[in-house]
Amino acid sequence: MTDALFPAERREVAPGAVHVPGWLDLHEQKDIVAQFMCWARGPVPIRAARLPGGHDMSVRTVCLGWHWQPYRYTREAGDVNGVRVLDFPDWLVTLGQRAVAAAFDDQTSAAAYRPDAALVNYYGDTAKMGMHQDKDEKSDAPVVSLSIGDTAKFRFGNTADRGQPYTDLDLVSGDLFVFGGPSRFAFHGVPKIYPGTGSRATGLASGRINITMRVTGLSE
Ligand SMILES: O=C(O)CCC(=O)C(=O)O
Ligand SMILES: [Fe+2]
Repeated sequence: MTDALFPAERREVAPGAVHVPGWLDLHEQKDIVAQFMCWARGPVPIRAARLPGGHDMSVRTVCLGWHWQPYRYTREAGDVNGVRVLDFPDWLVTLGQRAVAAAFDDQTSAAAYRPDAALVNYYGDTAKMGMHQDKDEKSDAPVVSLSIGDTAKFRFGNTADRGQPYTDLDLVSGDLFVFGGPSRFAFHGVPKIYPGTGSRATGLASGRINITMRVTGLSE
């Protein structure tokens, strides 16, 4: 049970990788869903990124701050419409700092955290994401992940390869997951979404939103 009297338990899944269930309240989730609807429209509309092999990802992504395409960051979305992506909003920097503070119980690293890129992913019922590392950033600052909508099966592994050891956990609407330190470059993925498990009270009728905030370490 997660409410003010019974705050969510943090769980360290691997060194530097922390799951905080129920971290976003319903009001925050609703705000993010409303923002997502705007971001998805543009100026760079949400799209499935094309992998170098020619396949499109099953997840659709819209970016803030820097545009990501496999496997680099640019300010303009050359693979979509050539337009510059939206700025990374100040409120999301603040939320990222609060997330780092909540995950690591460390106000100093939280205050120093300055995410400048967000990948905002939308998963339909059958979307998934294969095991990968987030390694296009030139910084080892933590990645902050927020989930809203349908529950996802999330697989968090090791830094050596896609295989064992890994931990499977459910990311439920409102959950926070932060990975930094020795787990910053760990392989992870989303093998499955559980359709229909999200509450419509968030404003999301179906599917799942996941936001990952990153520090690119890039300058203009
Ligand atoms: O959807 C998730 O929980 C993870 C997303 C992810 O790993 C990514 O965008 O790089
Ligand atoms: Fe990732």
